[in-house]
Amino acid sequence: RRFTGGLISGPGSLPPGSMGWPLIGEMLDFLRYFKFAKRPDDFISKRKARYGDTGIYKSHLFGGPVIITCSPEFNRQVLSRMAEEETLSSGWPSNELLGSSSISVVDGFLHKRLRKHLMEAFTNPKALNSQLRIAQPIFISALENWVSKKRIVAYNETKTMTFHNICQVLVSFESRELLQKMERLYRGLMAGLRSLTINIPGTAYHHALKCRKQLTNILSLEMRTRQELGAQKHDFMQILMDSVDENGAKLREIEVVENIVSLILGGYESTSDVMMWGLYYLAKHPDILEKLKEEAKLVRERKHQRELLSIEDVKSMNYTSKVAEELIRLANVSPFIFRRVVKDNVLINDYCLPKDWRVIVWIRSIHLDSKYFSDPLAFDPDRWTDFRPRVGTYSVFGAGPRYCPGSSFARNQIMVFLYHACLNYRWELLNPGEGFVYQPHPRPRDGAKMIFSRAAEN
Ligand code: HEM
Repeated sequence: RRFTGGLISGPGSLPPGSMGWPLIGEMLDFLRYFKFAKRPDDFISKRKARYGDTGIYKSHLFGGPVIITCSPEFNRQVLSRMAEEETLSSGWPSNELLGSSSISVVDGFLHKRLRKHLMEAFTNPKALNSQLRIAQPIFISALENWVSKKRIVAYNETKTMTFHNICQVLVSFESRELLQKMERLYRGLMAGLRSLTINIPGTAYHHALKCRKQLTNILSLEMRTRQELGAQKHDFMQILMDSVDENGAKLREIEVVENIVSLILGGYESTSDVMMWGLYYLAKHPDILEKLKEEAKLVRERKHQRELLSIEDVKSMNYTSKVAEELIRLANVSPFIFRRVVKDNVLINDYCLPKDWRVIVWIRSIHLDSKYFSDPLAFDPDRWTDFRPRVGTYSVFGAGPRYCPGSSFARNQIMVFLYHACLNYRWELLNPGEGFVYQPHPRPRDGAKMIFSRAAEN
C-alpha cells in the first residue's frame, strides 16, 4: 500500500504482480528459486502462469519496489529508447562503492563523454593487438600451472588468471603480491555491492568501502608516479590519462581511477566465468572440442613455432567464435540489468513506471526461452551459423547507450583462451553429474573440479 497507494490517480496502470510481504517483498520467492530450488527461470514462469504472459510485472525485490520487464519488446524499450530519452538512470544502488565518476553510475552528458574516452581505449587498433600480446603468455602460464597442480577448481583458477590479465592490460601491474592483494580487495568490494547498504563496522558494505579506498589509493599512486616520472606505458590507464575530448579537456585523476576500478569490476568475473563454462561444456562435448581443435590446428599451421595469435587470426576463427558466443549465452553472467526511474509519469505501453522505482530488465529468461532459441539449454555452437537473433532477444552485453564497452575485448579473450587450452591440454571433470548453483553467479556446485594435464600429441 505504501508504494502503490498514491499511484492510482496517475496515468497508466501498474503492471500485474504482487508486492509480497511487508519489508521483504518477494525476496523469499526469489531466493526460493535461485538459491534453494535451483530453478531460477521458474521465478518468471510462475509470474507468467499467475498473471498472464504480459512481459512486465510489479514486485518488491532487493529492498524496494521494482518493475520487472522480461519480453524482448519491453526490454528493448527500457534499454534503448527510454535510456536515450533519459527517463531512466543507471540502477546501481550505491555510488559510494563505485565512485561518483564511474561510467556505471554517471548519466547523460557525463556518461557520453566517458564512454567516448573508454571506447577509444578499447577499439584503438594498436590496443587490440597489445591486449592479445599481454593476455596469451598469462593464459599459457596459468594453463602450465594447472598441469603442475593436476587437480584444479576451474571456477577459482580462471578467476585468478583473468584478474592478472585484466590488471596487466589496464594498468600494467605484474607484481604477484600486488595482484594478490588487489584480488582480495576486489572480492571485498564485490561482496559489498551484493549486500545491504548498511555502513556499520562488521557489515560487508563497511568492509567494501575500506577495500574501495585502498584500491583507489593504489591506482592514484600509480597515476601520480607516471606523471612525476613522465613514464609512458602501453595500457588503458595511459590511454585514459592521455585522451582528450573535442574541447581539448582531459579526464581528471579521480575519473581515470574510478573508471579503472569499474572496468576491472566489469571484466573480471564475467569473462572468467565464461572461460570456466568453456572448460566445463567442452569436457562434456568431446565432438565439439574436436572441431575446435581442428580449427585451432589450421591456424597454428600458418604460424611460426610459439608465435602468438594476432587479432587477424582471431577474426579468422569462425567455429571458435561460435563456441564463445554459445558459452556467453549459456553462462548468463548478467542475469538482469538494473535501471532507476528518474522522471514523473513515465509510461511503457499503457503501464506506468513510478518515479524512484527500480526497473529490472530480466535478460536471462529470454536467452533460455525456446521461442527464441531452439532447445535452449543445449550447448550447440552451430546454432550461430547464419543466425541473427531477433531484436531484443539477445542482450548478453545489454543494449542501447550502456551496451557493454568490453564486449569485443571479452570475446577475443575467451577465444584465445579456448585456442591455447584445446590445442595443448586435456581435462576431465571429476564430478560430471554435479548440480548447479545460481548465486551470486551460475556455476557447477563444485566449481568445476577437474583433472588437468598436457595433451598427449603435443
Ligand atoms: C562475457 C563477459 C561480459 C559480459 C557478459 C558483460 C555484460 C555486461 C552487461 C550486461 C552490462 C550492462 C549493460 C547495461 O547496463 O545496459 C555491462 C556493462 C559494462 N561492462 Fe561488461 N560484460 C562482460 C565483460 C566486460 C569486460 C571485459 C569489461 C571491461 C574490461 C566490461 C566492462 C563493462 C562496463 C564498464 C560496463 C558499464 C557500461 C555503462 O554503464 O556504460 N565488461 N557488461
